Order: sequence, then C-alpha cells, then structure tokens
Amino acid sequence: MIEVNSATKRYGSKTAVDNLSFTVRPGHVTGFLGPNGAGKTTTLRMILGLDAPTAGTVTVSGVPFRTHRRGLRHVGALLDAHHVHGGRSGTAHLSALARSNGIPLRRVDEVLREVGLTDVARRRVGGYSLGMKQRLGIATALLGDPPVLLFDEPINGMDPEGVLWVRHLFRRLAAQGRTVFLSSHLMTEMENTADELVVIGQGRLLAAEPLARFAARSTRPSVVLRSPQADELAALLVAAGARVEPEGVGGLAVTGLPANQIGILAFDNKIVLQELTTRSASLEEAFMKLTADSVEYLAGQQR
Ligand SMILES: Nc1ncnc2c1ncn2[C@@H]1O[C@H](COP(=O)(O)OP(=O)(O)OP(=O)(O)O)[C@@H](O)[C@H]1O
Repeated sequence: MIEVNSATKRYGSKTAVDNLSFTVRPGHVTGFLGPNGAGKTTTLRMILGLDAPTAGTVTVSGVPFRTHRRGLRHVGALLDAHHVHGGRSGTAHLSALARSNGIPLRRVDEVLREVGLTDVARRRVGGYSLGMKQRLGIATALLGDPPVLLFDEPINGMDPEGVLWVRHLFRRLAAQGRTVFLSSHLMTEMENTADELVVIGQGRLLAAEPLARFAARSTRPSVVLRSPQADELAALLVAAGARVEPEGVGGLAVTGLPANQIGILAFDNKIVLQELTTRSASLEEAFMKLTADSVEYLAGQQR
C-alpha cells in the first residue's frame, strides 16, 4: 500500500506538489493522471525516496521507502526508460541490479522471458528501440518480485501489440495482489488498463475513486434512440421530464431518463424503436472537464 499524507514539495518558489493526500491499494491497477506539469513525476520520486517532501509524509507498506533495505524487493519502478547505460547488455544490466539487491540471478532470465526480450538480452541496450527499453525497464521493476510497482508513462513508445501486452501484464500483477500504480497524462491510456484513478492538477488532488465512478460523476449518461416516430416520442419524453436533442435522421439523444423507462414509454404508446443505446460518459471528456481549470491556469502563467 502506498500512502501520501498531506505531502508538499517545493522547488524554490515553485510548488510542484501541494498538500496532496491519497492511498493506493493492493489488488488494483491505479491510474495516476494529470496534465503535463501536474506533479506526477515529483510524487513518484517522493514515493521512491528520490525526493524528500517539504512537508507531509509518503510511505510504502507503512514506512518511508528509504527505510526498506534492498529496495527492489519492496518496490519496482520504471521512471525513465533511457536511464540505462547504453553500452551494457540487457542481461548485464539486470544481473548487476540483482547482485546489489540480493536477488537470485535466475530471476534475470525469468524477467527477460516475461517481457519478451530473451532473444536480444545479450545485445547492447544502446541499440534497443524505445519500446524495447520500456520492456527492459518493466523487467527491472519486476526483478525483485516486489509487492508494489510504479510505472511512469509505461506505454510511451510502444507499438499496439506492446500496449496490449503491457495492459494484460498490469492486470495480471494486480490480480496477484500487488499494488500497481501507473502515471499518464492521457486518459485514453487508462481507459482499458486502470480500475482506480487518482487525478491531480497543479499538484493538488482533483479526484481519487474507481474509474467507473469517475466517468459517471462528471457527465450525465445519455441514451441514444432511433425511431420512425421520433417527433411523437420526443414530446412524450419531454412530458416525462427528460431533456431531448435531435441526433441525426430519426435519432434522439435523451438525458434524464434511463433506457428501460424510455423502452416502456415507447411500448405503452405503440411507438417503434429501431435503436436504444445507453451512451456511457466519455472518460476523456470527464478528465478534460476536471483538469481544464488547472491547464488554463498553467497556460496563463506562460510556463
Ligand atoms: N527539480 C526541479 N526544480 C524545479 N522545478 C521542478 C523540478 N522538478 C519538477 N519541477 C516543476 O514542478 C512541476 C511538476 O513537475 P512534474 O515533472 O512532477 O510534473 P508531471 O505531472 O510529471 O508532468 P509531465 O506529465 O510533463 O511529466 C512542474 O512545473 C515542473 O517544472
């Protein structure tokens, strides 16, 4: 479990993280979202003990990360995929880390197989593509078989096959009971990966809740229907208290009345329905709405 308690981080006059509190629980993939410059990397660095909070506390499994001996066995992290010596092979890089963290060397081959790099393991990392470097970074995070995993923009530079692979991997790691925390500035990356969300803007908490609740609270779900008697049905829907807008030929977008009640209303009035679809709120839309103020503010500051 990761616990951020009223954490603040200032760099001179710049407040990168501002009185931030949230908890990341095991058994879930939690997405950490915010526009560029929101403070995500700073928060991850505080979780890893690379930066000390100016105020507040950040703990992993109840204690500051630095307190853990042999860190890789407690927390695995991918912060910057380029942060590997290019002259070394993948195997040499992982073997050195295994030795310094007291991890059995057989784990090196295991994690290379897990991330699909076995065939290139003896080649210099300098020749790896960004996607391959990301895979090596994920292998590094997995090396110590840790209960807590952090990934900063892990999908960056991956091809569609890689993205699918990584999504399955994250879900599998969470299903094993681990704490999986992923940062991104793109909501679309989280839509099919995370089940919990922590959203920040300007270093402050904007939301911390399940993905489904996040989607539902920011935009009201609407129903789209199609009928040859659309005008007649529109009048009945308005009378029943719904808001109705035309949508294409013979189509209506309805807010304020669920699909089952619309179906009953149509049936009772002998109105033919050709389509009746609940349109779930777009996550992207909810995210943009929630973070709009912080983005505008930052743009106004001409960062
Ligand atoms: N070492 C530092 N010195 C001064 N300012 C910093 C430092 N590190 C980060 N900042 C500032 O703190 C703010 C938060 O940065 P951070 O990198 O944590 O954001 P982020 O959410 O990870 O952004 P991105 O999505 O662009 O990576 C930014 O305004 C950044 O310029």
